Amino acid sequence: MKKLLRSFGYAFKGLAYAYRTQLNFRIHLVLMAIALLLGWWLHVSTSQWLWLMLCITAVLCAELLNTAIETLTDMVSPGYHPKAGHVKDVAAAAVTITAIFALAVGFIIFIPRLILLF
Ligand SMILES: Nc1ncnc2c1ncn2[C@@H]1O[C@H](COP(=O)(O)OP(=O)(O)OP(=O)(O)O)[C@@H](O)[C@H]1O
Repeated sequence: MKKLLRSFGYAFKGLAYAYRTQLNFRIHLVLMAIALLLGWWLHVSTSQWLWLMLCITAVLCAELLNTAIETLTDMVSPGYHPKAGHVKDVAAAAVTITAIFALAVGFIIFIPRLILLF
């Protein structure tokens, strides 16, 4: 039990590190809050909540993995190396693909409801 609590502590340390150092992570948290507020305001269905939760989890996890990969790359290759660049670019591409998916889901869920409202 103590070990489990300690693992949670490490995970929160990781979250705090990403929050402190990554502007993109903070931006994604703001967008997540907006999506949750819109979902609540527009009374989205249960299945739509599940899609929103999937998107939020995927984007935040991609951003956290990107931060881990960036940090490791900076440690392993502090100087310029083309492969270090590729590693960071590929990790950033993963975040971008996930964010585009989340944006598409957000449009599909929210736009028709917003159009009906205005
Ligand atoms: N060691 C390196 N060798 C070669 N190219 C690098 C190296 N470090 C970064 N790059 C290139 O510069 C880009 C930006 O790298 P950087 O480390 O600034 O990441 P970032 O996405 O701006 O993240 P952050 O600002 O959150 O640290 C990388 O995607 C990569 O193309």
